[in-house]
Amino acid sequence: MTNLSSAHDTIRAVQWRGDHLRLLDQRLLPAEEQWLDCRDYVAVIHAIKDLAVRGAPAIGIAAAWGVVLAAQQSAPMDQALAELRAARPTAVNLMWALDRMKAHIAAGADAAALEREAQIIQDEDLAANRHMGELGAALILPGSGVMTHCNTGSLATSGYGTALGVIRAGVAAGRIDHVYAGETRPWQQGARLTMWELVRDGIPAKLIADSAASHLMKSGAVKWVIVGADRIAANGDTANKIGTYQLAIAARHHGVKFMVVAPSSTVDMATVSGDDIDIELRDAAELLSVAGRRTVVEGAQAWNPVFDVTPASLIDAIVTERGVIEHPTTERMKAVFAA
Ligand SMILES: CSC[C@H]1O[C@H](OP(=O)(O)O)[C@H](O)[C@@H]1O
Repeated sequence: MTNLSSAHDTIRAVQWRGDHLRLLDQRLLPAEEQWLDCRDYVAVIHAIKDLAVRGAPAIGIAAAWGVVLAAQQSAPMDQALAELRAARPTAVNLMWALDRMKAHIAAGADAAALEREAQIIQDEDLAANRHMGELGAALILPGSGVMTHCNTGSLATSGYGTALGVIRAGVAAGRIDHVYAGETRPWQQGARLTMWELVRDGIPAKLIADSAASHLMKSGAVKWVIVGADRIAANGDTANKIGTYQLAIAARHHGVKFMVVAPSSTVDMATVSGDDIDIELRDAAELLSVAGRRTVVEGAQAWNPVFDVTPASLIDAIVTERGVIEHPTTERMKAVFAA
């Protein structure tokens, strides 16, 4: 029996405390639930860079609070905005949130006004997740099995989640009866974070190896692959956690539908296609070890892109809080997100 009632029952990983930002340190989950207190904007930058806080919406929200800390402490604002913006390159939510805060600064907002704006950004994200949950769940036929990739839940957002929000809503509505979560090498967001969220909610779920995904789809056990996004280009091409693209290829081959769930803060109409999205390359050490223990021979090298781009042609639906874009094209994206 699930024990999920509403977004208020899910985790709040990003908590503003008036003069500091409290973050649930996602590097330590599920073994430890430790909180990180960021007392200036530089600490927020480190938390984003080091994935103490991660997930496209969550890093945008954290950066917005970083701007509030900079304003409260009279830090040089142009420098703070530029350094926060450079923390990670792929998730456009970071730039979106900072541009929104910058516009308020240009309009003369003081620290108190910026604090109110950051709170609005965080509250809007939660409302969007709840609405997207309903819109996405409505696409899923009762009795369906689904699979998801990475972590797109409360840990990656203001609460409830994007793709995981659709899964929460689908389970609550009796439309989803089983969830498979991909472990999501190398950082294991699926194994460490999504399974933690699903078990806490009492949602029946099984972890699978990333390499088991095509075999699972071939079995007929899943009707949808449901994922999040870090940046959706104007033609619907979608950047998401590495491994998403091959899930989309396998899903199309096996007749499994592919759903992307993301708030409008993830849509970047200024980027024409996925070819123009900057894919973050992270330290090879993240691939050469597991849980901090090296697993590869000394001297070995690695290539560690942490996102990839799924072409719009492989996506059956993009679910946003402004509506569902089926079989996304530039024309259909513009109908919802006129530039
Ligand atoms: C709703 S989170 C969106 C997105 O962010 C994650 O990336 P990371 O864990 O590296 O911040 C992953 O790509 C999720 O799908």
